[in-house]
Amino acid sequence: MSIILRLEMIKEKTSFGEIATIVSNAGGDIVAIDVIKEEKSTTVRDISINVNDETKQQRIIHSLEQLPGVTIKHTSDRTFLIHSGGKIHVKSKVEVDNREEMSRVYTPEVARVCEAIDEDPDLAYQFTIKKNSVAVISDGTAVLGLGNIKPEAAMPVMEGKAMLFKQFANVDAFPICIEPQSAEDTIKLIKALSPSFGGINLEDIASPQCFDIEQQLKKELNIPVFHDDQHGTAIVALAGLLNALKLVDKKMEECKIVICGIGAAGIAITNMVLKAGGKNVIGVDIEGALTRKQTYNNESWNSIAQKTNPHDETGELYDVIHKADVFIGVSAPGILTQNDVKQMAKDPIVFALANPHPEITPDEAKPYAKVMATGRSDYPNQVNNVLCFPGIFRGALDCRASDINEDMKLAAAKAIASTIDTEELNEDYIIPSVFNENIVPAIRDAVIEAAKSSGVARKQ
Ligand SMILES: NC(=O)c1ccc[n+]([C@@H]2O[C@H](COP(=O)([O-])OP(=O)(O)OC[C@H]3O[C@@H](n4cnc5c(N)ncnc54)[C@H](O)[C@@H]3O)[C@@H](O)[C@H]2O)c1
Ligand SMILES: O=C(O)C[C@H](O)C(=O)O
Ligand SMILES: [Mg+2]
Repeated sequence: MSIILRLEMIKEKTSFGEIATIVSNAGGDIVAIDVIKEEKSTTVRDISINVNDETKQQRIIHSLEQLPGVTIKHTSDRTFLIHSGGKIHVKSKVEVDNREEMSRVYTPEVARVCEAIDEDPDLAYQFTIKKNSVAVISDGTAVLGLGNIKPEAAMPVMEGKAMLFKQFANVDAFPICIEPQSAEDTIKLIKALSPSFGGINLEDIASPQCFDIEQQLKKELNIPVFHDDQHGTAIVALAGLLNALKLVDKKMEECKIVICGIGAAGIAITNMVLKAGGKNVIGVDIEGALTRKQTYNNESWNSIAQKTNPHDETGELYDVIHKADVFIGVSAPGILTQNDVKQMAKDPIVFALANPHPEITPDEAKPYAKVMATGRSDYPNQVNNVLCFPGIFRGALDCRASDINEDMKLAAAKAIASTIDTEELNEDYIIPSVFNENIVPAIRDAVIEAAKSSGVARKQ
């Protein structure tokens, strides 16, 4: 967390050194000082402080309030400041300076464009933003690790996704947060919105409704529909896994791969790992290892159990982790122990992706795990769907794909993995940085190729 405190100090009563000591003793780091006003007896300064938890922040403020000669005029949190007024805006491509131009972009001339599109709706791709636009739609029911929050409260995440779409792939994305309702009504609503957009990115919608919503929309719409939390996560996780396996010199087909948490992300990861050649994949959830010998109340589990766990292993995570080459967790904090990692095969690969607290911390796992990845940005190898969604939609929009299908997802995962050369590959570098400029073009090109060869590209 970063805060900025505006302090008024009476020069005679206090020195900046005292303030710095108080901040440091309370656990904060001063990262910037700006002089706002300097007078004979007083000085006003903005002090920017990095601090890693709320308690420390309160302690700093409290201690400074006690200091004679210091008044806190204003406190601001830099994260809130950056959100002030929202993070995005609409920018016009055309400037209108006179009546003649006005009548061209608006009534009456615009009517001719409307009529042309009415006659041939495909022209919407040529004469509207549809060609380059994606709706980022959430109902706020599974936002990050926060769970079900109000749609208004989901907006900062959706605005953030829209911002990243623009920055990394020049896609014009619109954040749309809707009231949670039945899956049927959400489908109806998104269907009704769809004519304006070239693609639909579903975000932070709880399982199991997210499966029906996505499947039904994919069937009914002729633009790509992609649930980022399922497929974006799975694509990036697979990219990391491909590189990690290269590093430890193991083949996907020969590995025992345990996937823990068979929810939105876990199901998508399992399907992608199977598609990428995984044979001995075992899904684990709160009822233990999923096996075809049992019938579950959860339909998705039955379906995953049918195509995984070829040796019908049973028991808890603790039992099936034995001799596993790979652990991928998208479940809950702290459920993988150091002892579990010790039981794994040689050179274990551990992806503990639960956010914000992973299944095992890198500090605990690292002495025994050969490769470790988390969903967090404060450790190496961050698996986050931002590595995928800008590039995959760039590719889908550019070839006017009617769908984002399995071939395109696999191509995206391989493209992400390939942005790290074999010589560069190491335990702390199996996932490229989101700021690597080669990522979006690599994903885009691979996705277009896959769309063409699988017959969903509508534009050469
Ligand atoms: N790193 C990333 O990019 C990324 C992306 C998506 C989700 N995630 C994280 O993955 C986790 C799951 O997300 P989701 O959207 O799939 O949620 P979800 O609710 O759809 O699925 C979670 C699954 O984990 C299971 N689970 C819970 N506790 C468990 C336990 N102790 N043992 C085994 N299984 C258990 C649940 O029963 C459920 O099936 C969250 O922590 C989320 O933050 C990370
Ligand atoms: O938004 C993110 O940072 C990742 C992912 O989409 C999530 O919901 O956690
Ligand atoms: Mg999400």
